[in-house]
Amino acid sequence: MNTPTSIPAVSRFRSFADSRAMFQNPLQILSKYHDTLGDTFRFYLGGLKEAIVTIDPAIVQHVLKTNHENYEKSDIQVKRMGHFLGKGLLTTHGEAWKTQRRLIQKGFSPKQLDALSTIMQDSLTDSLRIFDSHIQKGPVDIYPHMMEITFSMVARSLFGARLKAEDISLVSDTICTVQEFIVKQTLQPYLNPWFEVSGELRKHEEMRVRADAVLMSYIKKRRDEPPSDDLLQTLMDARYTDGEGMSDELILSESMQLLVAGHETSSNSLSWLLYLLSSRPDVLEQMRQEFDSVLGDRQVSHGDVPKLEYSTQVVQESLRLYPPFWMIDRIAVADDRVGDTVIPAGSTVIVYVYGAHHASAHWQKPEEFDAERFVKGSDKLRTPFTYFPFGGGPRGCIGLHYAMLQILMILKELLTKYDFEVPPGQTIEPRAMVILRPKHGIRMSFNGITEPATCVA
Ligand code: HEM
Repeated sequence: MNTPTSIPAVSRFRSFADSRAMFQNPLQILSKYHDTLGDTFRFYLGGLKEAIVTIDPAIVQHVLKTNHENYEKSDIQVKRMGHFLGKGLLTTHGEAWKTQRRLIQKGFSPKQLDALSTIMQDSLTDSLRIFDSHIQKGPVDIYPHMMEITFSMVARSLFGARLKAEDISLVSDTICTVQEFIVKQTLQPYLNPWFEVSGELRKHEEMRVRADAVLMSYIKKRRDEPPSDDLLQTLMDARYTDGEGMSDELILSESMQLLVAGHETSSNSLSWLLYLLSSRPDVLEQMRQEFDSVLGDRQVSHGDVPKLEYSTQVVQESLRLYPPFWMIDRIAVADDRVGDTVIPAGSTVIVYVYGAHHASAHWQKPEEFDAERFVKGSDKLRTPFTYFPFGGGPRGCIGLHYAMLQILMILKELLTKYDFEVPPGQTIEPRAMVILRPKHGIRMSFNGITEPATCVA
């Protein structure tokens, strides 16, 4: 074994001096540190808590995959989210997580995704009716619209086609408000005692209780109804090795966690995709041709995804430029070593996804949009763990195939129904919170595509 090298560090003073800028724009600060210190460096979060940041593919692979058992999810996911979301895939470790993951994975099998395609498409048709009425009035910020479309889709995939629109709104509003509160609790921990005495914490807990009650009523009702094709059924039918099923409470918290994980990621991807496409008529045209030749008037179903090769490349390239999870954080349980890099127990390790996706060592002209990077077979030529929008290793995204189906399904409808453009005079830039969002939204105008008139002889 080589002698360990120390990881280059940003001083505590510099980290503290940069902490405000880091809160405003972590991508800019982390990329600046990367340019001067290299692929792996240490800095102090808020000038206080030491963290190791890395885009080194060997270390990323080690942390997320090879020795993943030594790296647990961070406090924000386990403690803060666990407080509101209970126990589930996002908030557990070890054997409990492994068992749940095995059971829930069945809900994302190819057969199940085929069955879900119909529910997803019906939900999309309903959402597009609302979207259409908004875009008639002029340019819209696409971000909240993509949120509405993806949230309804995931909610109906979970609870079935009969989930009422007003219940979807209540649960969606609750999740958004609670998520914002969790971010506040995490970024301004000194305010937590105030949140308790001022009643802020209780207000959010009560919202959650109301949303729980709504979803629980669907779970209880389903116990007396015939089986369905949705994810709720998968959760209800799942059996542990002793033959027991999940309790209603566990089904509820797993459903909530799938809703949280499954809507904001896809809605962000779609917002960035539409933005990128608005300045690339050539790419747009090629996608439209592919949708037309593969599907004609048909809608996208799971079996079509492998045939939509070019459109998939476009989605992959957009996820490279704007990965919704711009970083993945972990805590090292025991002392560890990767090559000659030593990672002491208790270290926070930040896998800097955005940095890896924009590294000039791995991507030519990394800031340019170029879907050809993902041409079929290119993954074999790439160094592993230089591209990982869905994470990697056993805790990688369980909803990857669902997400690709969802995004392509929505794109097909939007691209074949509308022409769209970004009116000038906007500043469009990412804001890295938990998810990489458009900081000021993205206003776009949509015009219905009129079918070419057919000549009736
Ligand atoms: C473009 C869309 C999506 C992206 C980019 C994405 C990305 C990710 C990433 C990077 C992780 C790993 C996080 C970590 O290691 O800490 C993850 C985990 C997860 N994702 Fe996704 N995701 C997407 C869509 C979805 C959808 C649609 C669902 C469900 C319907 C979903 C459910 C989950 C769950 C439950 C986990 C936790 C898995 C576990 O810990 O075992 N995701 N996702």
